[in-house]
Amino acid sequence: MNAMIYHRCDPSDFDAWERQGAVGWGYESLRKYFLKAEKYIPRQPHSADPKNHGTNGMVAHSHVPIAPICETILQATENLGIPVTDDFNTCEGTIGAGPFAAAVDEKHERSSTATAYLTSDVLRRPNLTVAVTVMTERILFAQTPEGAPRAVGIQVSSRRSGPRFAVGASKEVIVCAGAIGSPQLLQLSGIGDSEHLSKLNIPLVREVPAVGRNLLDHVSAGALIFRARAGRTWDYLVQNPFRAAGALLKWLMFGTGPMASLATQVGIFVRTDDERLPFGAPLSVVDRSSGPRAPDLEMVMVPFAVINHGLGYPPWGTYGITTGSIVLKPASSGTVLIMSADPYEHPVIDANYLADENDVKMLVKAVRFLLALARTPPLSDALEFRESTKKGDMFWPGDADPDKVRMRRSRAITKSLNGPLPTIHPQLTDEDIKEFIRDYGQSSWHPTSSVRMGADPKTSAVDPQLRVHRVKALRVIDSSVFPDQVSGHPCAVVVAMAEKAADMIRQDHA
Ligand SMILES: Cc1cc2nc3c(=O)[nH]c(=O)nc-3n(C[C@H](O)[C@H](O)[C@H](O)COP(=O)(O)OP(=O)(O)OC[C@H]3O[C@@H](n4cnc5c(N)ncnc54)[C@H](O)[C@@H]3O)c2cc1C
Repeated sequence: MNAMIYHRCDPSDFDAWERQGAVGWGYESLRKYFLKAEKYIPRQPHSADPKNHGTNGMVAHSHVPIAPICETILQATENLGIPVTDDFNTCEGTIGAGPFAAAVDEKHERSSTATAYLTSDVLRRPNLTVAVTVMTERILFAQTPEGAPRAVGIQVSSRRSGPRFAVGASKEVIVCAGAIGSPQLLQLSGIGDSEHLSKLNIPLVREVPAVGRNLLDHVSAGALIFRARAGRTWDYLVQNPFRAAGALLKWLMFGTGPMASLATQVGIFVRTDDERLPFGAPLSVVDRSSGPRAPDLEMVMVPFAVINHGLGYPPWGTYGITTGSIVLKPASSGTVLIMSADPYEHPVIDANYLADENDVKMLVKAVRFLLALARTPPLSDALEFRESTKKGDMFWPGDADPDKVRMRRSRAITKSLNGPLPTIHPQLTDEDIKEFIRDYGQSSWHPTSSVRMGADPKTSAVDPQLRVHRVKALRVIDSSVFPDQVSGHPCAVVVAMAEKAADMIRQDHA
């Protein structure tokens, strides 16, 4: 359930975390853990300089082949003045355009945290039990002589009406249930906002109001699809079962071809205050980036048409590329709140997308940038634009030329040529784009910060040692503790954090 993009995000993200109270989590400190976790495998034609990467770690990643249309996209971005790079994962930061590195191993298969860390050797260790399809229902507490709650274990089950088991913890309990599951589990265990928990009759263990608050997700304008000329894209992987089977066979036998690649192949990281770039008429936005050299907007490129998150199919014989845009530092934040004391009931996830107008304006800029990029050679030569495309069509607003104006004749003018002059309307207004964003906007599936780290218990849930404030022997280590969103894709960051946390735990129990 992951697009396999391996991204360390921008170095200044972590320095910004440190400024927000996450002492010890700046880039210099995290960098060594990125390097420790990485096993970079150089592969041509795109390749990073191995000296910027770890090569002996657990998480394999590599550059994979990209579709020819994606190479064309990179040439167009270069023509717009955006630097092209083969490596987003250096100390220099991520501004620029380039192919994404993929979490792919030597066998050309996905390298996930499970395949990387839970190797057969590790699974054989006598001090490790991996329990799958098991639900952790709540954390169990005892009281210290000073009256503080201390985590002493967990209660688990494998179905709602099944037996419950208690698992004891001799040292501490470490929660890694993600940005949705961790706040849910803490609330079920009595850690959260006292008013909210009392409504659900959950006994309060410790008041930590930031649990379940500050949820941040990367909001996207939605898939913007451009029609492509025949033979330029990888739509055949979806449309032609014989060629798709051939591609699969090629990957199974040689580890090469389209199936060895990513779906989202190219990223473009920019700053919206870069006046050289075609963001359309000036719309003022607040600079929420992590620093003056960090991006605030990301655009991603897929070499085929993606309808309805890949659940739908474009009409036979239609070809396209799919583009997406991501507000890297959203101003809107939301909540993950349980609505029941039953662990099998889902919490309500409300990311509050687009609540802040700044996020909407950022996405309007992103859509205008993508429309301009599509009309930049040599990409424009590979695409096809039709003026007749209407709202609601899969190629709208991709077909709407942002620079053209349309003459709209009123009925009166048609009847009498002596009528008033026709009014001139821009073909695509900001309001049109906002309507598209509100209709098709979507998550980029990067929820974070719902148990955020910080120094102040009023605004954060865990301290910089990742311990829940004023609770003993309870740590949270996952994307929920990010003090703020990252300017990119979070997986590699979660792994580097876990490596650093492992050192902290080892030190605490030495
Ligand atoms: C479709 C999709 C594509 C993505 N693509 C990318 C990408 O290309 N690159 C990238 O960097 N990031 C990507 N992400 C985001 C990335 O996967 C997440 O940010 C990352 O997995 C977060 O790690 P985590 O450890 O915080 O949580 P998770 O990986 O979500 O792990 C939490 C685990 O806890 C389990 N759990 C939760 N509650 C309980 C409970 N009560 N009891 C027992 N188990 C529980 C969950 O089932 C889950 O297995 C993508 C996400 C999605 C959904």
